Amino acid sequence: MLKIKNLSKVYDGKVAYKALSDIDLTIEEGEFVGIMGPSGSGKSTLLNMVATIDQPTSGSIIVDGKDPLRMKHNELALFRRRHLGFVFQDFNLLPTLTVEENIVLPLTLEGVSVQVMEKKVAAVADKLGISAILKKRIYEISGGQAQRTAIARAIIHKPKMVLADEPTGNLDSKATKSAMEMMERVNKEDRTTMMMVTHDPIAASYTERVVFIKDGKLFNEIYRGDNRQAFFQKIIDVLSLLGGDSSDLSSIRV
Ligand SMILES: Nc1ncnc2c1ncn2[C@@H]1O[C@H](COP(=O)(O)OP(=O)(O)OP(=O)(O)O)[C@@H](O)[C@H]1O
Repeated sequence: MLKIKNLSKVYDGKVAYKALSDIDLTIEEGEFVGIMGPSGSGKSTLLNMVATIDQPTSGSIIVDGKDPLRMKHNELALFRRRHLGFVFQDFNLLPTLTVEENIVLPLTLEGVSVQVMEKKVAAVADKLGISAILKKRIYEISGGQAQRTAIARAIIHKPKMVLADEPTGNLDSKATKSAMEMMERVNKEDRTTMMMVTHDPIAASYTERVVFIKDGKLFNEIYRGDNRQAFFQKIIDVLSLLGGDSSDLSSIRV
């Protein structure tokens, strides 16, 4: 689903800064992969390039057999809208619209009929346990409900891949668990490929594989296997091996 080869990113400026160097990463269709690493290690830079929001300095990114770097502006916008779904730390929902109106936004851009939209909203809301709050406005719901709404919006058009940047960063541990269970469910039931940047080892323990980045380079990767608790422990072990500043471990909630 995703093939990254020899990817490097240099930010120009008074002093050029190499944020990523020679990254090779393949994510299979239906896989759920977490990206972790100390602050400033290049996680968001990597995600932004896969999201086609930013461009690499060298190397290639192939998403679902297509090369977004070769696309023209309009084609790229369409590609992003149809094939990718996004979940952000701050939810990026429109506060004065209802939950339902927020969820259907990607479909209104595609000109889908109201009937079809209603069916799709009902199905996705049921999956994410937010059917009862569809008519509420965003300012009337909790952070956990907001993130589940954002996940619903990210998947309503059945994207090939969901990209999540620190999706549990603003959630307490109960809401984190619930949001991650939903992400896991979408990944398993719809076989949606997922790539999630996170600092939170609890959130990361819901993925199938965690790739660690340090100083813009791949550092290590570990697989979950059957036991989430043991995976969580392994994640903590690699994080402490990785170092970084203490704030990187301060988000750990056991
Ligand atoms: N637009 C930019 N211009 C210049 N340097 C940048 C830019 N964006 C990021 N950087 C630098 O590139 C490095 C990697 O940044 P990035 O945001 O990818 O790290 P990160 O691992 O996501 O960090 P965090 O966990 O703190 O979000 C950092 O040193 C950062 O200062």
